[in-house]
Amino acid sequence: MPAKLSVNLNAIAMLRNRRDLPWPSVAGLGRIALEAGAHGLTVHPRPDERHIRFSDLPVLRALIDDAFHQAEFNIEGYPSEAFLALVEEHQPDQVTLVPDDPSQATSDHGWPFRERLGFLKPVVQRLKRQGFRVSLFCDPDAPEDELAAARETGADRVELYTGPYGACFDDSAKAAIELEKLAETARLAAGFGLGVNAGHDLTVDNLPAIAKRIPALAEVSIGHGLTADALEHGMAETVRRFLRACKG
Ligand SMILES: CC(=O)[C@@H](O)[C@H](O)COP(=O)(O)O
Ligand SMILES: NCC(=O)COP(=O)(O)O
Repeated sequence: MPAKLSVNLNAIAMLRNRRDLPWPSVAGLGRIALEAGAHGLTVHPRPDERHIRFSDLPVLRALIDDAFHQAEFNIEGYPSEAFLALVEEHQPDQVTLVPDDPSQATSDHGWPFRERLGFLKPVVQRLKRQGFRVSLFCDPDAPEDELAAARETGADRVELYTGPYGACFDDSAKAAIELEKLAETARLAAGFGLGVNAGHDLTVDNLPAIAKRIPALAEVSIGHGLTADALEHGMAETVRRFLRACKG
């Protein structure tokens, strides 16, 4: 089965936040994406609300609950107490824990699982007790013992950080090397019984190769590249383009 497509709405929110006006509408674009066949919506609310605002979360949860029951809501972020409270209030289907410092411009690395096991394990257990699927952001070249530690947290999945792969958009030889790292990490993760998601700087051009090389990929979450594509093609057509790309 092709990887599911979760549309990350952070970049739409960033455009909206340029003015004190409600457009482009985050929920409106989310609705168009779901109507066009996207399998879910992703948000990464940061503590300064520079992209997604906390007030977007109930609206997006209601959109899925009211009209798109099969779709999933994925909330990503650093598991501070404030983030965990947001998650518990807005009941996503999946929580993706990311080791971002609040001052980071965007996510740029996965968890050091072994080093942070003592921190992650109780957080994962707290989330799992409430029925959320938990995914952990993972370096593209995480070695076996790191994935063993990811498994020890009790998480269901890892999300492979595909930034270095995405950065090779103009160098196919380097992209092939990055893709092999991702494929090996996915293989190790699967060996520990972890599901595998992927995200960061994926595009309609680089998605087919990763979908083909890692057929077990469960989900991709895509925001920046997908939003850029939607400016050209419109959100509905962009979602159809990315769904085709997910087939490899
Ligand atoms: C974990 C990850 O890679 C995404 O959540 C990414 O960080 C998107 O967030 P921004 O759109 O805020 O960069
Ligand atoms: N989890 C990755 C994500 O949601 C989207 O990241 P990007 O496509 O905006 O780089």
